[in-house]
Amino acid sequence: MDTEKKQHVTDYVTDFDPRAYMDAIYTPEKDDSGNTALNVPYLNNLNKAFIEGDIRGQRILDIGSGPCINSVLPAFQRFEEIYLSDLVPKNLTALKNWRSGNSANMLPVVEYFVQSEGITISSEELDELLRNKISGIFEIDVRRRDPLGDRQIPEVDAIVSSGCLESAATDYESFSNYVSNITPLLKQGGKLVLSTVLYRTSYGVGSKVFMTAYLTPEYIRHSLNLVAMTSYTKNSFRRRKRQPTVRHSYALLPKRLFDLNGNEEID
Ligand SMILES: C[S@@+](CC[C@H](N)C(=O)[O-])C[C@H]1O[C@@H](n2cnc3c(N)ncnc32)[C@H](O)[C@@H]1O
Repeated sequence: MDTEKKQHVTDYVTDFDPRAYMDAIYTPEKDDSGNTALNVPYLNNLNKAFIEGDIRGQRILDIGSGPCINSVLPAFQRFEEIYLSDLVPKNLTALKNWRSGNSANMLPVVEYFVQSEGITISSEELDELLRNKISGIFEIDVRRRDPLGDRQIPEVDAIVSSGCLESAATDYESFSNYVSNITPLLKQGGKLVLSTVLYRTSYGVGSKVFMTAYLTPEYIRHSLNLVAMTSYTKNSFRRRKRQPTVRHSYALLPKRLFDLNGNEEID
């Protein structure tokens, strides 16, 4: 039947359906004992990256948040100002509804996080705490050299981005360019946490299939090295120092490279 056919799409603004995405990622799975529960392994890996990389500070920017808050859950005790951003207006609306307390649709993943990380406050309290820390929700396009356009925000202590750069990119080269586009938003010594899908060229959301850039751990490391080198060169030129400092440092989730589907280290 036609309705069952998957449709390949390329335009996030017209084709990304926040509700279908939430349904896809927040669908409980049955475990061995027949109980149903959410299974969001990458969230545990992300939390691990925040702990191991000692990612903390005043401000954090989540790039390509989608309609959800997964990526900033590990930031709830570590940052005072949390910024969410995405290309798709419908995602921004979903996030704003949640922030204003008009939607409880993030609770399943907050609950998952509270349980899996043994957090001592309730899901409702954590949800509220997080909502109170959201300092901005705005449009971003990682394909632009200046991803925020005219919007000005202070440089951030950390950027987190899950599944966004490879969604926006068509290949390794564009992925690498987008890494260079976003890193100037970091302050000196700021950290970038990437949660990235490896070895895939597409993912499905409801009846739609979105293409992603095919990435390997080597590609990712290489693009990060390029950014570090570029900023080294820029700094040495601008400051004319003999021993310039590299402007950004990285705590890359796949520095300890975890497979997205499990906890196994693949480095
Ligand atoms: C796979 S979803 C990831 C959503 C969320 N971060 C998560 O972990 O579930 C990819 C997200 O990237 C966003 N995106 C795609 N192209 C983008 C672009 N050029 N600039 C910024 N965000 C983009 C999409 O709108 C979508 O929300």
